[in-house]
Parts: sequence; structure tokens; C-alpha cells
Amino acid sequence: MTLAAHDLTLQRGHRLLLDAVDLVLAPGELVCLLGPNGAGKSTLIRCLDGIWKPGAGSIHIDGTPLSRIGREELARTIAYVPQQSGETLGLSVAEMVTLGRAAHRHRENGAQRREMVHQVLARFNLQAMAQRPFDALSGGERQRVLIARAVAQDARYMLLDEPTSALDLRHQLETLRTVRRLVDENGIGALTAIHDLSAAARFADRVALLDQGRLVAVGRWQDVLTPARLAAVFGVQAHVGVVEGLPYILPADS
Ligand SMILES: Nc1ncnc2c1ncn2[C@@H]1O[C@H](COP(=O)(O)OP(=O)(O)OP(=O)(O)O)[C@@H](O)[C@H]1O
Repeated sequence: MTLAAHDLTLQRGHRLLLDAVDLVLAPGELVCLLGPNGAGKSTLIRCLDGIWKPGAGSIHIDGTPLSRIGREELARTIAYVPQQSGETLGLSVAEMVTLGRAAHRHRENGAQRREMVHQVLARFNLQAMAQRPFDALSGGERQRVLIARAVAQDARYMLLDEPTSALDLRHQLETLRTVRRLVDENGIGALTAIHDLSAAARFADRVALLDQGRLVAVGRWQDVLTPARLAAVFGVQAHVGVVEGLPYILPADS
């Protein structure tokens, strides 16, 4: 049981956006996908969700090629949290979250669906804004709704593209804790792109570092986020350590 990418390569024009990427995501683990702007994090996530087709290489879900999995089954298997929503056609928050149940519609009745949506709205503290138009929310509120929609999807794997980028400190923590809980309690496999290296070190089981389309290192944060590698990939000198059990990666002054 894994979501496995092997030798994934994607070229656009003369540019290699993904260069022979190998990555395996197992149920019950949280992997944080790190790397500078333009490294290919969103590109990799879109390929894993089947939105973009890689030029070469393979993606298997629990042993089955991604291309052989139908749309509905894929939606029950992988939930994707984009950086921004597409066209939302004036939908309310509750309706947006209900969209997460679309692939389950033949397996539940209306009352069951409403109950599930109600639970997810409560879990994300979104009840008070349930009837508001999604488009009228702040960027951070919208991000929380998109995560709630993915949770409502109740999939085995979750791919999140910078889910905390628009969130305030409390909601960043709450979101990462929620993902951590889904991994620990529901056994989902989660891959999340994130720029906050300290948060990644704190919450992830493993981190994967992308640079110019290549996966330069995957493993425990202590082994991947070394000062030498941070200097090589981000061009930044950084202090790396642990205070009161919490990892930190702090850019140095020079
Ligand atoms: N549709 C596209 N066509 C061509 N090139 C693209 C396309 N989308 C993205 N790219 C390029 O692919 C590279 C990787 O982009 P991607 O969005 O995957 O990076 P990222 O690591 O997610 O970056 P960020 O941290 O800024 O979100 C970038 O150089 C980008 O310009």
C-alpha cells in the first residue's frame, strides 16, 4: 500500500521541471515537500494527483498505475488541496465542503452526507461561516475551507500544496496538527509542500527536498536539513537545532 512515483520526469519547452524523481508515500506517514520557489513542488504534487501527466516515469497507487484508476475512484483515493481554488460559481462554504463528498454520492444518502459535512465544518470551526459565499472569505479562511473539503473527501492519501501559506500562526499550527492527526488516527498518507522548514521538521515523519526538479534528499529532517545542504539549496547560512524538543531552522545574519 503506497503512492509511489518512480523516475518521474516532466519537461516543458527546454526546461526540466521534474528530473527522475523517486518518492514513495506510505499510509500513516506525513512527508513534507521542501525546496526553493520554482523547485517543482507544485508540479510534483499535480503529477501525483493525475492533474499533469509526466513525460516519463510511473506513478502507482497501491500497485495500480495511476492512469488505470477512474476519476471517482481516484477522488476516493487521493484528496488534493490546491494553493487556490478554481472557479467556485458562488458556492457557499457548506456547498464547497459538500463537493468533497462527490465521489461518495452513490454510497451515502443525503442525511448521511449532511452529517459528514456538519462534522467537518465543526472540526474546522467553520459553522459560523457555513452559509457565506466562499468567494467572500479572506485568503486564510478560504484555505481552511479547501482543507476541510479535502478532509470531507475521506481519501487514503492527501496531497497539500502549501496549505498554511495564508494562515495566521494559530491556524498554521491547527492545520498541521489536523493533518498530523489524520495521519496518526485515520492512517492516511499525507504529502505537503511547505516553506516553513521548522514546522516541517516538527510535524513530518520525513522531509523531501527538491531543487531544480531533482529530489536531492529524503529522510529524517536531522539528516536532510543540514546547514551545508541548506546553504547549497537555498543559498542561506542557517542555524539548525532543537529547543525544548522543538526543531528550529533559523537563517543566520550573514
Ligand atoms: N504550466 C507551466 N508551464 C511551464 N512551466 C511551468 C508551468 N507551471 C510551472 N512551471 C515552471 O515550473 C517550475 C516549477 O514550478 P512549481 O510551481 O512546481 O514550483 P514550486 O516548487 O511549487 O514553487 P513555489 O515554492 O514558488 O510555489 C517553475 O520554474 C515554473 O516557472
